[in-house]
Amino acid sequence: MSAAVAEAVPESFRTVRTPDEQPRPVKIEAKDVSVYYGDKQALFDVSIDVPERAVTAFIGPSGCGKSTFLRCFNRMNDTIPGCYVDGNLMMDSEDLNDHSLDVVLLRAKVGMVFQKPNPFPKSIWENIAYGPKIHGIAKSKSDLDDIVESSLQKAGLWNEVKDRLQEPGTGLSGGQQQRLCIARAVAVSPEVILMDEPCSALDPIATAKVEELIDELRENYTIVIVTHSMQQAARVSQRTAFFHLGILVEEGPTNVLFTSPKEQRTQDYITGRFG
Ligand SMILES: Nc1ncnc2c1ncn2[C@@H]1O[C@H](COP(=O)(O)OP(=O)(O)OP(=O)(O)O)[C@@H](O)[C@H]1O
Repeated sequence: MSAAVAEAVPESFRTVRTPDEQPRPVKIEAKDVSVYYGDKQALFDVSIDVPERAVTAFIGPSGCGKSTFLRCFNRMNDTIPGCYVDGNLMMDSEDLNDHSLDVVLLRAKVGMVFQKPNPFPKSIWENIAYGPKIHGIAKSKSDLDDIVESSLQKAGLWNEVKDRLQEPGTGLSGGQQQRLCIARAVAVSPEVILMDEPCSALDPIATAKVEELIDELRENYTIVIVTHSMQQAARVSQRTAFFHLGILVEEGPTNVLFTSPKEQRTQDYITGRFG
């Protein structure tokens, strides 16, 4: 940011940043992103570099704008009437806010896993094969079989479901359904996976499995996770961003943010003084 621009940003909107000791390549660069729902501004000049092949956690109290910001990365805010996104979002050299961008393709590249597992009301096999079919990634049954198997393997679900691929996805346990949804996102070869509180509907054992999976997936994917759980952010992420009232207050390596935050608001939040 140039000095002139830095001066133009009100003190209260400035983000305190701690770089990684070993800088990581950047996958998504957000610059001065503001989001409005009609007249109401939900995010104020948010700038952040999301590192490639690492997990970035967004934390902060309810209503601070974490999910709103996450949805900017795959243009899901386009689906909300009256929602307007301003600012710059680049993924590699692609402008994510470009109106001519094919959002269907974008959402294959930037997959999303939601709070509540939402398998299609179809078989386990169809849940995974559907995306590769519509995106033309595979056409023959045997290519699709391969993708179904490898995606379920990557999601750590293959052994549990390989003998029941034709059964409905909705018949699996909550934790299995969430891993099915992760396998479905992985099946279309995404580069980024967005996760919006992916464990909030799961029990502790299913949560631990999904967290293990996130840790494995980061070798090949850029992951951004919104979580209410600071313990989860500390366990799964390499960088953490703390939001408050629509402002990105502080971001840095997860261990630094949780052990020696530089901002009083971050300190107050992580020590449970508000939230
Ligand atoms: N569809 C919408 N229409 C109008 N306002 C919205 C909409 N979605 C979110 N908001 C508002 O934008 C602000 C940020 O909401 P957002 O859901 O992004 O926060 P959050 O940090 O993800 O919250 P939570 O942790 O509770 O999910 C809030 O004030 C919220 O009321």
